[in-house]
Amino acid sequence: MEIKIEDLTKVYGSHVALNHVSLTLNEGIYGILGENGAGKSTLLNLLTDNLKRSSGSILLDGKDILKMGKDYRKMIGYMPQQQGFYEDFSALQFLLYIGELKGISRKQCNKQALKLLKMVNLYDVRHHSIRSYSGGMRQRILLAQALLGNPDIIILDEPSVGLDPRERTHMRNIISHLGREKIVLISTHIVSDVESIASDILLMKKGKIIKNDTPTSLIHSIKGYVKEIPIDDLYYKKIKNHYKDGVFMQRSGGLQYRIVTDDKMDSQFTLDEEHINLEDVYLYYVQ
Ligand SMILES: Nc1ncnc2c1ncn2[C@@H]1O[C@H](COP(=O)(O)OP(=O)(O)OP(=O)(O)O)[C@@H](O)[C@H]1O
Repeated sequence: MEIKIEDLTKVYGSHVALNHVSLTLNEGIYGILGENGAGKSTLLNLLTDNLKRSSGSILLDGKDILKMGKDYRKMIGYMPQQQGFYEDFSALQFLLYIGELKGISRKQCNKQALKLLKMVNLYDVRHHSIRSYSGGMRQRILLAQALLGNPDIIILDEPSVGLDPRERTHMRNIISHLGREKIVLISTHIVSDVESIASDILLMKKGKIIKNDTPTSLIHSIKGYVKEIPIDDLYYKKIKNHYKDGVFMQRSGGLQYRIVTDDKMDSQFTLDEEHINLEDVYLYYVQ
């Protein structure tokens, strides 16, 4: 399976939200990282055919998705950023309702819904009304509805927004188990959401994809740029003035100032590649 995006552009009035993006997607989990307004949702909405593009094309296995129409949309499972629920529905009723909209037979849908409710850990509360659900539970139903009908292409827009760390880990574990034979796209501005599960990372900035590579290659690309400088009173002022965007880290040896820079100064504090993470990559390329 291959999605080929060619020269895709979306303009709102005079604002270019997506700027001549070309990209090929195959089976795997893609993490799309970028700041607010980078164009992540715009790209996903164009991929789900929920938004009219300004120019460019999207081909699935060589066929234009606009010409495929319903056949294409049937292959998509989409978890939107906004939650919209009928609060009086139970999780099971909600899934059966979505299944009907997706054109899945009642018997098949019931079977799939129960399986998905187990997968997202909502089986025991499947008859409770959604009104009583926490934010994390609501996100998990949204994920389950995206997976109804066993779609080949799964698009998740900020799946862990508003979740506490425990719920976030839970969501990440579920996503990591999605089939390896699918194309899975996850947009987020939280690096840890995709760090351990994505096979590829797309870094977006101002409507463009500025990097598209495996996490390992991206980490390798900033080798030598990450430093942790021990903080003592004498050094503190100098460091803060010289490096504006560092973060303080509490280590067993005391407080350190972690910076990502190709500045050659303080090279004695450079970290080995195994201590570099995707957060550093994000800071280097995006901010
Ligand atoms: N309907 C719209 N009308 C006008 N401008 C829009 C519209 N939708 C998005 N934009 C603008 O397009 C740009 C990209 O928005 P988009 O929602 O794709 O970004 P994002 O990376 O998903 O951000 P976030 O992480 O905040 O969801 C932003 O500057 C946004 O303000």
